[in-house]
Amino acid sequence: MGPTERTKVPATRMEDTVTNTQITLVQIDNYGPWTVSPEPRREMDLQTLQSRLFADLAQFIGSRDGYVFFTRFDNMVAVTNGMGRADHHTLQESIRNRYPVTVSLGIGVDSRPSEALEDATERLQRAGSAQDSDRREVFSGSFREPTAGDDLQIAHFDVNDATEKYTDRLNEFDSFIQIEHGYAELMRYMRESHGALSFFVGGDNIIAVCPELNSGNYRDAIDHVADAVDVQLKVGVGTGETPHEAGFAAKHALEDCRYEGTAVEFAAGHATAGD
Ligand SMILES: Nc1nc2c(ncn2[C@@H]2O[C@H](COP(=O)(O)OP(=O)(O)OP(=O)(O)O)[C@@H](O)[C@H]2O)c(=O)[nH]1
Repeated sequence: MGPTERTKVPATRMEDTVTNTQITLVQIDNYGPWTVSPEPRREMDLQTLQSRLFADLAQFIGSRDGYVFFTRFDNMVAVTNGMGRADHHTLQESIRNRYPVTVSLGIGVDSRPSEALEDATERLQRAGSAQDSDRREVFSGSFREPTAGDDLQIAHFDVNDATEKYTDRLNEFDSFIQIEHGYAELMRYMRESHGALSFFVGGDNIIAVCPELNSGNYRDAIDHVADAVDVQLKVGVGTGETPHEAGFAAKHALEDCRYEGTAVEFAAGHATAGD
C-alpha cells in the first residue's frame, strides 16, 4: 500500500498496536527580551515573524511527514516520529541562517505523549531559562529508532454542524467563544485522563496526539465535552508510523463518521500484519 492509503479497521484491532510518540519542543531563544530590544517592537511585526516561523516549521516538518502545532508561538510542539538527529540539526541551522532569532530543540519519546513532552521540556529547562541570554540553540534528545516499527495514534476532532450552529448564525467572536469552550474542555480532559496532547488547528478542528485509546475512551471524551459545555464533537482516529500517515487516516475516519452518522471511527494509515 502507498504511504497515504488506509484501511478501515474495527476498534478492537487498533488496541493491538504499540504506540510511541516522539515529541520535539521548539523554543525561541531569549525571545521575550528580544521583543523589547532596544525598545518594544511593533506588534504586527512580531506576529509576522511568529506566523512565518510557524509556516516554515510546518513546511520543513510536514515535508518529512511530521506535524507541528503553534501552541503559544514562542514555544511550539512538534510530533516528529520518522525525523532523526540530522533532520533536527538541519532545522536548527536553517532557522539560524534565516531569522533574527534562534531556536532550542528538546526531543523526547514515550508511549504517553505528555511524558514525551515532559522529557523534551526537561532537557531545555536543565540547560537554563528560556530567557537566559547565553542559553542558545540547546540540542538535546532521545530519538525513536526508525526501525522500531511502532505506531502513533492521532485523533481528529470536529464540532458537529459548526457552520449551521455558529458560523451562519453568530458573529465571528461569539462563534469563536463556542469553539474555544469545546477546545478548552477537550484539551484538559484528554491531558488529565490520558496524557494526550490536543491542539486547535483552525475552524472547528482539534487534533490530538494520543496514547493507545479505544472507542470507549473517545466516546467518554465526547460525552464529557457535551455535558460540560454543550459542544457536540465527532472524532476520526488514525494510526500510522508517521504523524502524516496517522493524521491522514484520522481524516478519512472522520469522513466515515460524516457518512455513517457515527461519533467515533478508526482507520489505519498503513498495512498491518494480516492485511
Ligand atoms: N485544519 C483543518 N480545518 C478544517 C478541516 N476541515 C474543515 N476545517 C475547518 O472547519 C470549518 C468547518 O468545516 P466543517 O467541519 O466541514 O463544517 P461543519 O459545519 O462543522 O460540518 P460537519 O463537520 O460535517 O458537521 C471549515 O471552515 C474549516 O475552517 C481540516 O481537515 N483541517
